[in-house]
Amino acid sequence: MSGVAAGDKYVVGVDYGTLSGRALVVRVRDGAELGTAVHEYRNAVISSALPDGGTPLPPDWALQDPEDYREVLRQAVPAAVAAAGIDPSDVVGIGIDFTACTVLPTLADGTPLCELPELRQRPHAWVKLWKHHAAQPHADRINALAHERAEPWIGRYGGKISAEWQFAKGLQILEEDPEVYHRAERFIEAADWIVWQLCGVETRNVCTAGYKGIHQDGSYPSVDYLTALNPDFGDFVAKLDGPLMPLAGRAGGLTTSAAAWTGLPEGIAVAVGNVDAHVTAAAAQALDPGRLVAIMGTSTCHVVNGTHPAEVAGMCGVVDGGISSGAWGYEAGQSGVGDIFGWFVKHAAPAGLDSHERLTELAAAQPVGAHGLIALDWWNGNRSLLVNHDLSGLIVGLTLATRPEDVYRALLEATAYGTRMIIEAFVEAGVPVDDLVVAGGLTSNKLLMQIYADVTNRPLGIIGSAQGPALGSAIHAAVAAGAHPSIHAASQAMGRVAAAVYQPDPDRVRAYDALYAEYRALHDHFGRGANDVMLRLRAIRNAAVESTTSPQEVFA
Ligand SMILES: Nc1ncnc2c1ncn2[C@@H]1O[C@H](COP(=O)(O)OP(=O)(O)O)[C@@H](O)[C@H]1O
Ligand SMILES: O=C(CO)[C@@H](O)[C@@H](O)COP(=O)(O)O
Repeated sequence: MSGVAAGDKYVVGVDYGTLSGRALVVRVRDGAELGTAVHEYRNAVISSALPDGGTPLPPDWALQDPEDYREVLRQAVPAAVAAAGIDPSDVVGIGIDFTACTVLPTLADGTPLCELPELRQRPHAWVKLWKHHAAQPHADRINALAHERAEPWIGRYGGKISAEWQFAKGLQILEEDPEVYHRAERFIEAADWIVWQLCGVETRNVCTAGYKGIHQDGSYPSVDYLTALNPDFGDFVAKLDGPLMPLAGRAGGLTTSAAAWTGLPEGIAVAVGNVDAHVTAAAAQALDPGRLVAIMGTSTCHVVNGTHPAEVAGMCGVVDGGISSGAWGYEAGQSGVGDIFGWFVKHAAPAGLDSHERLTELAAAQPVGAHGLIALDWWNGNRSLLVNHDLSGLIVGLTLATRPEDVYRALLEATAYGTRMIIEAFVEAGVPVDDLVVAGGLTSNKLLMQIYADVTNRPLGIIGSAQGPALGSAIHAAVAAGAHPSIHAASQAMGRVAAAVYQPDPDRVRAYDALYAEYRALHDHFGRGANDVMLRLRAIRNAAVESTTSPQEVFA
């Protein structure tokens, strides 16, 4: 096929998303994308009951099946290579990225506990997906104790560890199913687990270890702190600890069995695991300080390199080498973005208007502020800056004249205000954000992109690939394979961006400044303690659900 020439070498990037895994075949020389294939996870997100009609799950649970991840290697990788029309023997490396913090308990040899027959129906033995939010009470205790003891690491996480991160999930397992906790010889990010499956070597990438595993300045939280949380939690770090590897490093060579799954040559470089958000910065040629990448899909992650460590209130974390070696990588995020728009289309828009395209078209016709609404974008909790997954959504200003497209537009705008809160927190803490590059599925919505440029008052570029994370993984694989000397060189040769595609419009910027002030006021009122109605409602809901004896009764 076109693009395939004698002497060219290729790499494969595999992007593990929330619902599917995508493989992409990329030419090392210039980053040309030659073939791709997607495999949808059979068990998708497990949130109401374990597969095979099993154990019901409480609210806020989100699990996955590790076999779905292996299946991506067996299905999507060979299909992408076939689609590319290349000779598999010309592939020199494979790299992966994953959602994070998606974690699983395993035996010492990497066997997931949920694959042991005796633990198959135990929810805590399964993979906890990043958006498993049932560990909020554990996160609250982790944070309170960290502040009480003035733990040195808490400032690196904006003052709060998220319920999504490793320690909250680990503590939940210990306290709700101690037998599963004690059977777990390893507790590992899915990113590192799938790399282990590929090369037979257990490694830990500095990115997830830093952002999700509280690894700072060479160490994890102390045993003393952990036992103060729970006397049996002191061994948690021993389950996490593994050889820490820099991003774009070579974790090992492809094993015989992984070569058989993928159809790729045995022994080729397997890159160290990475996170779907962070890996995208290289694909968007955004490794220089000041260029913030927003990876916008079901959720949004914001990553930006900085020159020094700063404490930014409410951000996810700052990690040395967390985006690329030699820089301090910052991460912040919004746990629900496209998911909120999707919720509206699916559950609230009437027939005939129930498509993103139609609602966007109608919403685009209105001037800024004409719908009279402000929404708080916390349908999936608030990751940054409030770090509380018990917060929920809100719409103010509804009247009998409100139409579906008004609400849809208010939801788009709410997520843009949430991003502006994050940018302002960075800037106030001395981390410059000069411009934005957006990657991910939401780049297709032009109205949304323009709203982001206007609300943030910054030029907004678009990554030049529809598969940003998979391209980023391929770029890291090329470095791990020695085909490019550094991630910066590989990013320049293989990444793509169209800079400043959307420019802020001064009139709309002014109009949005006024609305943003209202958003901020609501944000602080409902999110910073003036009115904890959302938290009380969540507690009432949880008590009501827990008091029922079966899931059927909940919906009766
Ligand atoms: N035209 C659109 N406008 C706004 N949101 C959209 C549009 N199309 C899809 N979405 C939302 O985008 C999300 C999917 O984004 P995508 O980047 O494909 O997924 P992921 O984050 O899982 O990689 C869904 O939550 C969906 O509701
Ligand atoms: O939390 C992170 C990264 O830290 C993401 O993996 C998580 O939000 C999932 O991202 P997606 O919405 O699936 O792109």
